Amino acid sequence: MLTKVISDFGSGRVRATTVAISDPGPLERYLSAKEPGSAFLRRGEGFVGLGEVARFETDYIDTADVWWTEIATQIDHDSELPGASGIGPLAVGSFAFDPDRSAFRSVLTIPRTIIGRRGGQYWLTQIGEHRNQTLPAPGDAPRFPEHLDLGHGTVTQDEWAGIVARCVELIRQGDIHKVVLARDLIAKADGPIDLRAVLGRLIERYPMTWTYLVDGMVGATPELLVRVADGLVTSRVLAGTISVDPDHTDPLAKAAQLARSTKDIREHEFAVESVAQALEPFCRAMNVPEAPSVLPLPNVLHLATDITGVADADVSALRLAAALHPSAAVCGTPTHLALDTIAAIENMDRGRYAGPVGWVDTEGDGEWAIALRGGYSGPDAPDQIRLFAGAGIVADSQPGAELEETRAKFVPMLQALGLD
Ligand SMILES: C=C(O[C@@H]1C=C(C(=O)O)C=C[C@H]1O)C(=O)O
Repeated sequence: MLTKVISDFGSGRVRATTVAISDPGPLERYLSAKEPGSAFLRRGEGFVGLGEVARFETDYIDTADVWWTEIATQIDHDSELPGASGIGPLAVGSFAFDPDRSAFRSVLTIPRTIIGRRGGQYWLTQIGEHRNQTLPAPGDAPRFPEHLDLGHGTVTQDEWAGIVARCVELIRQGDIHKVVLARDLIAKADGPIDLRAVLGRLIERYPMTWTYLVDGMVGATPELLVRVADGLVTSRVLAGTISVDPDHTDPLAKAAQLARSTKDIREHEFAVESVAQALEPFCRAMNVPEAPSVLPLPNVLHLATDITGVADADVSALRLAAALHPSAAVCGTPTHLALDTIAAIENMDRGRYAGPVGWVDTEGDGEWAIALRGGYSGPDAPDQIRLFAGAGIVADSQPGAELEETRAKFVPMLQALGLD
C-alpha cells in the first residue's frame, strides 16, 4: 500500500470559513511549538498553517493530486474574499526527490487554521468543526539552540570531490550531459531544534526567496518549480551559479563573469529546456526568454529564466509539479540517466531535499518551489538537522569549484543556525 491517510474528512462534507482581517503582523509569529505548523512566505506574503485536519502520506505527486482534488470537492467554503487565488482552504506538501529509491515519504497536509497575506489583503481561514473567527494568539517565542556541532554528513568533502570527478568522467563518455550532485552536513544540538527559529532567521536574511517550513523541512529557496494563478503558469528556472562574498567581491564583475561563462550557460540551457518541454503539453501559449538574467542573492548569483504560459483549463499546480519534477536544475539531462547516476554515485538518500514543496488550493491554483537551501529535522532525531546542497556537473566541471559552490549554498542555513 503506497498511501496512508492519517485522518480524513470521512464521507461527510466539511465547512471552511474565510474572513478578511486587519494586519496581524509577521505571520511566522503565529506558529507555536505545541502543534504542527507550516509556512510558505516570500517578502511578507504567503501564509502560515496551524494544526492539521487531514494528512496524506504517499510516494507520488500524482497520487497526492488525486487525493486533494477529491477532498476539495467535499469542502463548502464560506468566504468574504471569494474567488481569490490561494485565499481559503489549501493543502501544504513536501515531496521526496526520488520516491522509488528513498526511505522518506512524501506528505500533503491540510491545516486547520490558515493566516495569510496576499496583495496587501490579510485573511484567516478555518477548516473543520472547531471554527471560530478570531485570530489565534501568537505562539510562544522560538528557542535558539545554545550549542550546535557541525559534522560532515554521508560523505566527507574529499569523498564528494572524488564523486564529482567520477561523474565528470561518466559525462565525458557521452550519453549524459548534466548531473546535479548533492552532499549533506549534519548539525547536532544539545536539545530539540526549534525550526521556527531557523525559519525566522531565513525570513530576515533571505526575504527575496520562498521560505518554507513543511513537516520537518525548512529552508529559503530561490527556485520556483511552478505557480498557477488564475490560469497563468510561471516557473523560475535557476542553474549556473557563482558564489559572492559581499565584503570582498564586486557583485557586478561577478555577474558579468557568470553571464559570460559558457559552462554555466550550457548548464542553464539544459534546465530551461527540461522545464519548457514538460510544461508545453499543459499550456496554450508559452513565453521562454532567449537569454537568462542574473538573480542576485546574498550568498550566490544564479542564471535565471522566468518561463510563463497560459494553462489549459483544470490543470492543477500539483499536476504540473508532477510533470516538471525532477527538472534538469536539480537532476540533470537526460532525466532518467541522470537520476540513475545520482542513485549510483551520490551515496546518500536525498529524502525530500530537491523535491517540490508548496501548496495547492481547492481550484488547483498553487505554488510549488524546489526544496533547496534547507534542511530536514525529523521526530526520530529532533536534536539534529541534516542540511543539503548540490551543484550541476557538466563535462568541464572542476571538483574544487563545485565543492566551493555547495559551500556557498549551505551559507543561508549555516547562518540561520548560527554556524557561519
Ligand atoms: C542543487 C542546488 O541548486 C540548484 C543547482 C544550481 C546550479 O548548479 O547552478 C542552481 C540552482 C539550483 O537549481 C542546491 O541549492 O542544492
